[in-house]
Amino acid sequence: MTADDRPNPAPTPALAVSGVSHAFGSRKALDDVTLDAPAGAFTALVGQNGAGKTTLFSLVTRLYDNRTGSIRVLGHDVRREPAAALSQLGVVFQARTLDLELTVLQNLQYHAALHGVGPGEAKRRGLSALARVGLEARAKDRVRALSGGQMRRVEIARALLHEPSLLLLDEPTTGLDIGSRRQMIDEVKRLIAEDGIGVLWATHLVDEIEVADRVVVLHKGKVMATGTVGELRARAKTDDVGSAFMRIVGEESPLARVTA
Ligand SMILES: Nc1ncnc2c1ncn2[C@@H]1O[C@H](COP(=O)(O)OP(=O)(O)OP(=O)(O)O)[C@@H](O)[C@H]1O
Repeated sequence: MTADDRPNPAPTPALAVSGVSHAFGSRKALDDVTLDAPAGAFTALVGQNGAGKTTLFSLVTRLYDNRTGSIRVLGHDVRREPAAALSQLGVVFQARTLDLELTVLQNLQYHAALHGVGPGEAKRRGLSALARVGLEARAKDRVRALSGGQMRRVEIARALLHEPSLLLLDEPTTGLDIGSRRQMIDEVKRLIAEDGIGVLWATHLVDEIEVADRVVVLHKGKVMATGTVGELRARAKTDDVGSAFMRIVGEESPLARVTA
């Protein structure tokens, strides 16, 4: 067999989680979770409140130590090679963490400085990241003057400063109106198309998912299904996305829909 005849090896996923469990005292928040987020693609991590989404993100980012299983970012095990793994990771947490009194660019420069980037390079990277989320014109404005959606986009720009290969977003549209939600999803999908970044988007809102999206359904700490929305609808034998998730997790109440 020549090198050309060999089948292509499977590409390294942006995120690979295998056999991970986590408990808070006697409460099991994650139970033998295995999932992945392919490089250069959008994956939605869908689950009701308390499903374990934030706990999973806390393990990937090393806020908690994973004592079981393995978590790899671009092939780097977060326990054994934390620096290599975390350097490939950008995160937007559920809670907003911008300094409202600083300007947009100052927030980004401050963050870059914490990562050891010098002032000139921090400014260059900050402006470039703002351009990627369409906010370069707001660089000198105080964050306080921005809308909720714009603040979220600044947080995405901040997460992109070190050019990660995997972006984790934990319920990033919380508190945004429907228009801003849609705009943010489109923005992130554009980043995937342009930069080839892998995205794991945690949400409890079925309306944020499109038919072609790849989803992982998490429920009470367990992965219940993985596939495209179309596949999950076929499996649940219903065209209604909310009903499909309800059947897959075996619950009466469907996942929330956007009402704002
Ligand atoms: N620090 C903690 N101490 C004790 N229990 C916790 C802690 N953090 C989470 N839990 C519990 O772990 C389970 C999973 O919570 P987690 O926050 O990961 O879910 P989630 O899917 O992110 O939900 P939400 O969308 O409400 O944030 C829940 O039962 C929650 O009460």
